[in-house]
Amino acid sequence: MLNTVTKSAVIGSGTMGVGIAQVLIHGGIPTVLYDLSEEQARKAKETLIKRFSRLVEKGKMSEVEKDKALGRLQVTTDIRQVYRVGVIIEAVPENIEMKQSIFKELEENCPDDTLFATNTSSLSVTEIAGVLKRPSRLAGLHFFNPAPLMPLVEIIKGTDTSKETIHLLQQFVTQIGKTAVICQDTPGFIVNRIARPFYNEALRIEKDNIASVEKIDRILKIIGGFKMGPFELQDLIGIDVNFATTKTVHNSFYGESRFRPQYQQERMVQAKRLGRKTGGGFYRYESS
Ligand SMILES: NC(=O)c1ccc[n+]([C@@H]2O[C@H](COP(=O)([O-])OP(=O)(O)OC[C@H]3O[C@@H](n4cnc5c(N)ncnc54)[C@H](O)[C@@H]3O)[C@@H](O)[C@H]2O)c1
Repeated sequence: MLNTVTKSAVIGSGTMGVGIAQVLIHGGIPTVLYDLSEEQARKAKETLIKRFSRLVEKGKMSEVEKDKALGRLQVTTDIRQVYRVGVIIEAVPENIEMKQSIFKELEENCPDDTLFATNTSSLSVTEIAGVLKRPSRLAGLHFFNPAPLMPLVEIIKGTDTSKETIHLLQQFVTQIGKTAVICQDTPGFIVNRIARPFYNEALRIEKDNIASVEKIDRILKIIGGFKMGPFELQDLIGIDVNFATTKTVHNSFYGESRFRPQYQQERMVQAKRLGRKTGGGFYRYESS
């Protein structure tokens, strides 16, 4: 098996898939970005062209570098285009059956040494890999949002993930200029587990009328040194995405009360106040 990845693929061109593809092509790796939806694939390509053009405008890269990066991108709705690459990163919605069926199909069609990675935030990597004949080739590769800006990537070792898979993914993460942390397949891994009380306690404080949304965010930024407060961050991530992660972590810990979700989030999801993507969540957003 090669020690450096010469070609990669990303499955799913939504929020995370586009960001991950940007990191990869910027990092010099030719990448196939696949989506089921023609519309999503078209939007993804436009987004990447815009993002690289903005980097040129800001003086962060030259026109030649931009063209080279975009030259490494292949956007497709033909799944067969991803079969011959070194690493495939799946970034489709947080649905276990969907992820399992994608990896089953990939296993039937890819060479034995292709590495499989899932960007799941909270599902069990072991359970995703459980449908494979060779689960040793699959690990979690958890990028954070926005992927181009966030330096950390969690590499998650499922029960049957081989040492070689982890080692090669570690090299891959270094190759694309990110910092890897290896963690075991436990609910929420490291970052999302630590983040649950961050959101939940903020929601409790607000519910108990101790402080407003704005005040809690302000205090955590000024005193805690966080770049964003817990409510701003929920609006960025999506209240629905955040709520789903909290529910999964809570269930995975067999209902441990410290991870219990808060009903305000559920009401907001029901009202479709999902944060930035719907123009309003804990705050209002003019442009959406
Ligand atoms: N949004 C975040 O902040 C964040 C952060 C870290 C990890 N994640 C995880 O990353 C994954 C993707 O999340 P997202 O927010 O990018 O989702 P998203 O809804 O923005 O994008 C999902 C994309 O997958 C496509 N898709 C659906 N079914 C498909 C299939 N069978 N084959 C190919 N493409 C398919 C959709 O058309 C869509 O473009 C999830 O597992 C999520 O938990 C999300």
